[in-house]
Amino acid sequence: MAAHDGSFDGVERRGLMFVLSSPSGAGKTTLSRLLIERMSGLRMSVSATTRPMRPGEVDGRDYHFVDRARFEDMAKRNELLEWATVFDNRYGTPRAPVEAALSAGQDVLFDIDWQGTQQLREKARQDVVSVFILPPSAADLEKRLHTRAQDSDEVIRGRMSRASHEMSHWAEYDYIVINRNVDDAFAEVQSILKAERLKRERRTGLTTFVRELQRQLES
Ligand SMILES: Nc1nc2c(ncn2[C@@H]2O[C@H](COP(=O)(O)OP(=O)(O)O)[C@@H](O)[C@H]2O)c(=O)[nH]1
Ligand SMILES: Nc1ncnc2c1ncn2[C@@H]1O[C@H](COP(=O)(O)OP(=O)(O)O)[C@@H](O)[C@H]1O
Repeated sequence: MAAHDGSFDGVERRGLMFVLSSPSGAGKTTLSRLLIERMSGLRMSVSATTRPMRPGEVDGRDYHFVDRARFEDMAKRNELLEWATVFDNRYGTPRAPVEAALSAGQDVLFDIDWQGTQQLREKARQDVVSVFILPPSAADLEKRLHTRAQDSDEVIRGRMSRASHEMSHWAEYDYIVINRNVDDAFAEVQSILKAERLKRERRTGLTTFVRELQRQLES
């Protein structure tokens, strides 16, 4: 997955897979949108899902909304990089756009759960950077699920009762961000991405760059 990120400092590097996970309502979608808006060289991976569309969601932007038969077909044809069952629905990452983005020098942002993160890690440990977002308190989490006002009370109860189980996977992640305040949490997530882009082992063009510097110094 060699990549050149033209938006950066001109040194070639491999693209990375930047994963945000959290219990439902902790703020992944909010932080993902801000990252896509404000960071260049980053593309969102749009998942396929069998869950019903929420008010305000757009097919192809938020998710590819598909029926169960179509989803099973995609999985069987190996068109999904990973997939999992969450809240009785299937969710999966279409493989082709991720591979195209990485080979075009883009980083890819994923809003996926711990099961999907484990699968990506097994496939490409070196290229996966994972961040787990925690809410500041259970009361805040519940309030956010209600203020989002897109799910029924029953769905919200289901999401709250699964939050503790989802959170039990926090220690599998590279970074933990507590989303008290959106601006601070965004600044933290952005710093992680910026620092990870600078990691020596991703920067495949450094040897050439340093050799050229040395040549200039020695001539
Ligand atoms: N493994 C996997 N999980 C996904 C994928 N897309 C979304 N999810 C996760 O599915 C869960 C439910 O997502 P969603 O129904 O949009 O609810 P939300 O968490 O309230 O935004 C979240 O934990 C998402 O991160 C995917 O492609 N693969
Ligand atoms: N730091 C925050 N403070 C208050 N509300 C927040 C914060 N972060 C997100 N929200 C709100 O909480 C709700 C859930 O956030 P969302 O990003 O949809 O979570 P997720 O994608 O993890 O389910 C949304 O209405 C969002 O505007």
